Amino acid sequence: MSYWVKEIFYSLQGEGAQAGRPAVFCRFTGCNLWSGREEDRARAICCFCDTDFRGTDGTGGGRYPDAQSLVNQILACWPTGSERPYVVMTGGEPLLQLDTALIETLHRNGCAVAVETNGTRSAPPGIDWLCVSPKAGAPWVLRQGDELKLAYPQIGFDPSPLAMLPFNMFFLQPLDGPDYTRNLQLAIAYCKAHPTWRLSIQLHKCLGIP
Ligand SMILES: C[S@@+](CC[C@H](N)C(=O)[O-])C[C@H]1O[C@@H](n2cnc3c(N)ncnc32)[C@H](O)[C@@H]1O
Ligand SMILES: Nc1nc2[nH]cc(C(=O)O)c2c(=O)[nH]1
Ligand code: SF4
Ligand SMILES: [Mg+2]
Repeated sequence: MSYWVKEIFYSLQGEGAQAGRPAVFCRFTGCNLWSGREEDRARAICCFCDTDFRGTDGTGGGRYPDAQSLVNQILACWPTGSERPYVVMTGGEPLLQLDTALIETLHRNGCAVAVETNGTRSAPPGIDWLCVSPKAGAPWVLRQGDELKLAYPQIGFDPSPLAMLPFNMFFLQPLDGPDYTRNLQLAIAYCKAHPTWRLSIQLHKCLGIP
């Protein structure tokens, strides 16, 4: 099976419980909740996306014919002779493409595998860190994992019942966009009133790194 990749880059995880951790990001092309075209945004199921995931034109992007060729490119981004490579699979929606062969190849090459997903598709076994970020109006299949990270606020998506689900950590991530200042204040207030929830600020945006 081949893999379509927008870009591969080395940065710090900016979000959630692993914020600050060096990671190689593999951003897959395509998503099932938005085409990625601005003219489709208003009628997309997920209409607040902050990411360009169309095509294969980013650094390290392309069509990789097999798992080993993609893993080689990922490994080339990690500093040699150091800590176990920490690889974040994102997109777009990574679970449209991430399969057992790719996870096994990453593990065989010594990597730990983290996934950022919208939770609409089931996940192959073996993921080391699963972050689920459900979207209002989309089917929600993956209801357990390491962290639940809700972009907040979303109309019709009250966080309180979600805190009963079997996740280890719960984050609200203020929706970036024209109302960011207000959304940040709402998220701070919600976390203070419901301490199960922690604030996830998108550290990479504050730092000006990818
Ligand atoms: C670009 S998505 C890619 C992974 C997957 N499709 C998903 O939605 O989880 C990565 C993370 O960014 C979050 N996100 C996307 N747009 C955002 C925005 N405008 N403000 C805050 N978080 C956003 C998503 O909720 C998700 O947690
Ligand atoms: N630094 C950094 N951290 C991230 N965590 C999740 C990201 C994503 O786009 O999925 C992301 C990203 O794009 N950059
Ligand atoms: S599900 Fe994720 S990648 Fe897809 S449009 Fe929404 S935030 Fe962007
Ligand atoms: Mg991002």
